[in-house]
Amino acid sequence: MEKQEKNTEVCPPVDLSGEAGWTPFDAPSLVGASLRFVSGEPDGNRYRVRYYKDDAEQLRARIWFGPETEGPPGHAHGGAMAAVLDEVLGLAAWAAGHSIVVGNLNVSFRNLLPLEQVVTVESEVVSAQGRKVMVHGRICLGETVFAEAECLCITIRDK
Ligand SMILES: CCCCCCCCCCCC(=O)SCCNC(=O)CCNC(=O)[C@H](O)C(C)(C)COP(=O)(O)OP(=O)(O)OC[C@H]1O[C@@H](n2cnc3c(N)ncnc32)[C@H](O)[C@@H]1OP(=O)(O)O
Repeated sequence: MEKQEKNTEVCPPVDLSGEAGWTPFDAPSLVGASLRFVSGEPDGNRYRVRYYKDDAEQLRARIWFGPETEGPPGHAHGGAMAAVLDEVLGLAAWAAGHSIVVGNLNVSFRNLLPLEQVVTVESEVVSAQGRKVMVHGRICLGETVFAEAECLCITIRDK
C-alpha cells in the first residue's frame, strides 16, 4: 500500500483579534498552563485561540480550526468542536469564580465548519446552584451557528 505523505508545512498567521468592547483574558493566569489540547500550540496547525471577556463580562474566544482538526473533507471534526466547547465553557465557569470540572456536555452540530476560518465561541453562565454550574455556548460566525452546547459543570470537592 502507498504511504501517504504528511503535510508538515505550518499555516500562515491568522487574525484572532476581538470585537470592540472585548478585553483580552489571560486563561493561564487563572487555571495554569494545562489547557494544552486546544490552547497548547498557538502557532501550530491544530487550533489557534485567543480569549476575551465582552462588555457583559462573559467569556469569548476567537478560534481558528486548523487542518489537523479535519473530520469531513475540508471541515472540522465534531470531536474537535466538542473539545473546544469543553474547554471554553469550562473556562467560562472558572472565569465566573467556580472551581469546576465538566460533568456533562451536550453538543448539537448545526452546520459544517470550514477549516482555516476564524470563528467565535460565545459563552454564558446561566445558573449556579449548589455544586452545579450550567454554562451555555456556541461556535458561530455572524448569523451562522456551527455548534451549540449545554455544559453542566460540577465544582471540585474541597475547593
Ligand atoms: C483543577 C484545575 C483544573 C483547571 C482547568 C480549568 C479549565 C476547565 C476546562 C476543561 C474542562 C474539562 O475538560 S474537565 C475534564 C472532563 N471532565 C472530567 O474528566 C470529569 C470527570 N468526572 C468527575 O471527576 C466526577 O464525576 C465529578 C467531579 C464531575 C463529580 O463527581 P463527585 O465529586 O463525586 O460528585 P457527585 O456526587 O457524583 O455529583 C455531584 C452532583 O452533580 C451531579 N452530576 C455529576 N455528574 C453528572 C453528570 N455527568 N450529569 C448530570 N449530573 C451530574 C450528581 O448527580 C450530583 O447531584 P446531586 O445529587 O447533588 O443533585
